[in-house]
Amino acid sequence: MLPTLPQSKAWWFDHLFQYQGFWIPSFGIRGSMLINDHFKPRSADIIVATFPKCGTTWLRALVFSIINRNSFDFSDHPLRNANPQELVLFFEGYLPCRFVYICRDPKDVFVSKWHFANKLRPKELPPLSLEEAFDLFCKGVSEYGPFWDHGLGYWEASVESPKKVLFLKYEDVKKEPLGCVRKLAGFLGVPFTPEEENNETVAEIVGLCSFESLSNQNVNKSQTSSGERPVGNSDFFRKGEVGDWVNHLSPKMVEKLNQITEQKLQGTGFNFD
Ligand SMILES: Nc1ncnc2c1ncn2[C@@H]1O[C@H](COP(=O)(O)OS(=O)(=O)O)[C@@H](OP(=O)(O)O)[C@H]1O
Repeated sequence: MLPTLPQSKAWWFDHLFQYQGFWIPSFGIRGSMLINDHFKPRSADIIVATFPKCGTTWLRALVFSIINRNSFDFSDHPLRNANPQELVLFFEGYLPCRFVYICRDPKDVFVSKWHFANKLRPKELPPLSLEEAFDLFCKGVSEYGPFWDHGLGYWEASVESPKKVLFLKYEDVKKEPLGCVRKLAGFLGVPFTPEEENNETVAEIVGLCSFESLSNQNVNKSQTSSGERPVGNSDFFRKGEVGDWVNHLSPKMVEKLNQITEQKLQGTGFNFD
């Protein structure tokens, strides 16, 4: 089927193919087909779904530590010995189970994705320039893009089915981590008990999953990858800040991205204000 699909240059894989409206690497298309044909979700399943660079690693760590909070000691926790990417599986698509989704200001997503792409690109390829990447991102052409359509799909699903889809924003989790972790636990069906509130379990989870804590675990300082991808655990931790785009984007780029975002999300109730 691949030769019949529109193709484009990828940021970090060989090619991207336009499949059901999104730009996806070939293994992602195979995965999506396998899920559609064979994956039988149970109603208790939780699926962590994100657009790349919106906070996947963070959300995986939070979901894992909330769900398993009675199984491990915070001082000797699996998150101290494994990258969060290895602890929770995730899938793309809409299935009859619960989803947690995290979105992020596209300006920060773009900057984060551009840095990541240049880490992952095969050595024989020239680095992807900021300008070229920007042009592609604005056209929606980047791994799993367009960014806006991806977010909008989950946003609409969360409005339609709030018990099935929880829509979080990276900026909100940064600003109010305790409130967001309580909301996440409630959505997952495991709200914090008064006793846990007294014991400051919420703060323990927020602390354990923070950028500072995770990026300083030895396992996450390593460059070696454990999976098929040529990516080191440390590559999932760059700055972990809101607004790093000011250091990379020109005023013109900012204006253009803001304009696209406004246009695409107009009237949907989904915004980054
Ligand atoms: N714990 C925690 N808290 C806050 N921020 C964090 C955390 N872990 C990772 N990060 C930052 O998230 C960005 C990577 O996004 P993803 O984890 O979605 O990447 S990936 O799609 O799974 O490859 C990337 O953002 P940038 O620093 O802006 O590049 C990471 O630094």
